[in-house]
Amino acid sequence: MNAPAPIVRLDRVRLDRGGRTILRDISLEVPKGQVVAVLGPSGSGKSTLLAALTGELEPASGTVEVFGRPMPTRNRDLLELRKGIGVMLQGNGLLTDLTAAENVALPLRAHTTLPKPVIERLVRMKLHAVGLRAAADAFPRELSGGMARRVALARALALDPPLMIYDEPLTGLDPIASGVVMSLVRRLNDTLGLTSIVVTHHVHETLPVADHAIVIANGQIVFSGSPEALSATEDPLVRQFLNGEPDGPIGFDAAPRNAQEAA
Ligand SMILES: Nc1ncnc2c1ncn2[C@@H]1O[C@H](COP(=O)(O)OP(=O)(O)OP(=O)(O)O)[C@@H](O)[C@H]1O
Repeated sequence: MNAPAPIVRLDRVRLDRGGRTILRDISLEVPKGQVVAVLGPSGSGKSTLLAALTGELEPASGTVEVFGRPMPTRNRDLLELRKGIGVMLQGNGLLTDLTAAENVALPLRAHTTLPKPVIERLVRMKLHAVGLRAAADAFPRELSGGMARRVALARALALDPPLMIYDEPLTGLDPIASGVVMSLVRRLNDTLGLTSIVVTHHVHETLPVADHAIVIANGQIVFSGSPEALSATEDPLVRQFLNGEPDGPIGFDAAPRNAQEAA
């Protein structure tokens, strides 16, 4: 029997922005059910990679497949595909004049014609899934940073997307809230049968819940393997990133320049 197609597949992808090569030779397969951590220093191109996964950025070369199909080029097909991808962006992006429940309802109102009582029930279910049913009527300013992040998570889940993408889900959270959010990411992935990609530079909080990790530096993938293999690696470039050292083989602000030179 053939193995099922991976949920995400990138084959020798090159990504350019503003006329510069940001990432090159990116090959990656994400099987259904996995939580994959995409790690790398600031400015290494993690958000650029995400833009390629949502079809926002077209590769300069190579192919991107999501849900076993090549990334569509027609706008309407692209919008359809994006309904299957729940994205939680850096920060919460919650609308401050709406309650938690109203924020979660937004995608359901925008993308479905479901009647109001059904939407209200779905919203309650999503808030329950992130442990915040009691906070439905609270405004974002009344929530802690971690709670607000969980509301954003419930909103990203609103349309039951099979693929979840998290862009720096832990920014600004303390260690306890970070732990809560990351274990929620794992639990939702498993209980709802999702596949998750977590882009972050928070290595130590993310690795414990990941099945697979890749590290991006100097414009390419410099590590791909299990979290255990990542922790054990002696590759000086990867170790520099893991240990947060400013000096070493990763030119922290020179990554795109190097990438272009090497392209
Ligand atoms: N729209 C754009 N046009 C030109 N260059 C861009 C654009 N967006 C990002 N870049 C450049 O691409 C490089 C990678 O940026 P990207 O935001 O993908 O990195 P990142 O790893 O997500 O960083 P961070 O962790 O700080 O968010 C940077 O040098 C950035 O200046």
